Amino acid sequence: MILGLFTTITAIAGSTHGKVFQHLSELPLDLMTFDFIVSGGGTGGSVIASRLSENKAFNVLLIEAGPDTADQLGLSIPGWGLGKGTENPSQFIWNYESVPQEGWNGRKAGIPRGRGLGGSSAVNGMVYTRGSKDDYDNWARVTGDPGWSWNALRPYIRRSERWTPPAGGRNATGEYDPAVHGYMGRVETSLPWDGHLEHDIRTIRNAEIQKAEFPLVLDGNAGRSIGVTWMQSTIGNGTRSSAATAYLGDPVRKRGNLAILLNTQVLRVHPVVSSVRRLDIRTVEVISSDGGTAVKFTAKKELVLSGGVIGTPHILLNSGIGNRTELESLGVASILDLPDIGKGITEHVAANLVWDTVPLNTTTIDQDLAYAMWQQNRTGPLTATFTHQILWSKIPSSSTLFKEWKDPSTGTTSPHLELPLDAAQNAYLALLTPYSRGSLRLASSNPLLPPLIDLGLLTHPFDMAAIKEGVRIMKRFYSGPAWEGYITGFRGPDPDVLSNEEFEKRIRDNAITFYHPVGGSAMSKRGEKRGVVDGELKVKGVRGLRIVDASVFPYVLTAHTQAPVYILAERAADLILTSWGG
Ligand SMILES: Cc1cc2nc3c(=O)[nH]c(=O)nc-3n(C[C@H](O)[C@H](O)[C@H](O)COP(=O)(O)OP(=O)(O)OC[C@H]3O[C@@H](n4cnc5c(N)ncnc54)[C@H](O)[C@@H]3O)c2cc1C
Repeated sequence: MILGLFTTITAIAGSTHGKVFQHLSELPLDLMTFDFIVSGGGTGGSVIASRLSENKAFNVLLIEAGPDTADQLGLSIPGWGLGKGTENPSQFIWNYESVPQEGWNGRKAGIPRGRGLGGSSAVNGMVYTRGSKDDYDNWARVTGDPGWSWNALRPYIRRSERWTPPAGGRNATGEYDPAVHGYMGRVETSLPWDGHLEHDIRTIRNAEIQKAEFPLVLDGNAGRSIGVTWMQSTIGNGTRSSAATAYLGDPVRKRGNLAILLNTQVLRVHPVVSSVRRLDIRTVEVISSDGGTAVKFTAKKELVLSGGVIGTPHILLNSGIGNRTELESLGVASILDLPDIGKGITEHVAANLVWDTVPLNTTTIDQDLAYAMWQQNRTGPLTATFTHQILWSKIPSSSTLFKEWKDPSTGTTSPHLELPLDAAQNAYLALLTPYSRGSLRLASSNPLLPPLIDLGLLTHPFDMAAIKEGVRIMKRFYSGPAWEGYITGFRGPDPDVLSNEEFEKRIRDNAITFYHPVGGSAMSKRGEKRGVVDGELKVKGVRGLRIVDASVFPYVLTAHTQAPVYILAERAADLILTSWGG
């Protein structure tokens, strides 16, 4: 691979837009001009490329490191996921790993990210949760831009969503609020295909008995989820709805003003003219994912980075944008000192809790029959993922915890904890509001080597204390008459039985993450030194460069993170179009 050799393209108009190019060599380099270049065809990048190319006046190039995902049966069938029915599954995943985590007794955390059109939305667990009103209202405070508040974002929430009936068309009245959904948007969402199972029925009964603490909430996506909610997924007609299928379907791919370049990795970004006082960064340096010569493309108007929480900070650091001292110590020439790049990464950490139950009547799914059902009418067990209900819980403000630490929650509508209610025998309690922060830095000056990622999991004492409090809350949930004849005991780890030391060891030895890392290019107020992008998602101190992906989140929301990326990207597309009179 010859990284030193470039072909520089300041492209001119041509007739070859409107194609999906499988390889860099297929792109007719001398025939193309792009107003916008989007780097990373994942959740955020697919939205941006799709929305910008709705305007026929703009030519758009979308560059994605991985392959197409639309034709992969395994990725389409919710019950299969990555594996069965997927060609060479590893090609669809960046299999990152953290450095040894001090708060996990030295264990490393797996950090998978989607690689391919649709990015993580094409490989994720399809849970559809938007987060709380306060999560977004706080974005507005952090950026000084009221356009990021929940109320201002409502049109973008609706624009991103297309609510559909559950697979098979069962009546789901009472399990969601029709008033809070979008019906004309892009990403299909729905409730599970089958009706209420025993655990669901007991939860509903429990909600009557323990109404004050664990009420049944009609719709967890109405801005306040605290209580038990029905699980909504990015599934339509029994099939995964990803950013690729929702935003880059056939009619979009046929647009004459959109080119999609697959299997091509962005290495760095570069200033267009190095001598101007304010950096004008609109050039990307790319290489085919199978090697070869590096090539540069320059956007006429803007370059949008959508490489995700790892990809985007990694590209910026490789480009010499980041902490100057750290970069120069690795031999990377600094072009802009932006110390917060790669800093402040947050992730949902989850503790494994085990309850004993009576032997449950579980029927083994006949996989051939299930596949036949899916093929015939897109219904049956393969249309579903893993749970029907989620418990969202708030640690009471009277808790002694908040005498020692300021409550990190964004407000009264934000829960602190989440317990997906699929299997009490092997449950995972997630802390949604961690104080711990991680970071990402370069391992070397070679842009093809993965960065060093430290998620900082369980390094802040609040997080362990909050999990301890959370376990007590969950013990209360699974107690009382609704669970008689079902739950027979709590196997722990139980903070009321174990010593502090034993409890913490059990948590640190067995914790997992929910695959929701965010941050590393956080948004903040324009003019504020802290942060990486302003409220318009423009990189500070630079012209021509924006970031649209989960790396701009200033903290992890009280939600699984794909819906927030869709919401962010829908507004970002509007901001970009407005800047250019589109
Ligand atoms: C296994 C898994 C399960 C998850 N489950 C859920 C869930 O059930 N519900 C939920 O809400 N969220 C879930 N998430 C999280 C959610 O999917 C992500 O937070 C969200 O999709 C991230 O969107 P993004 O645009 O920031 O990044 P991504 O969607 O990851 O997109 C980044 C894209 O950029 C590309 N890219 C990166 N670097 C480069 C480069 N140098 N050159 C070119 N292209 C590059 C990548 O290949 C990728 O396509 C899950 C994530 C994973 C990985």
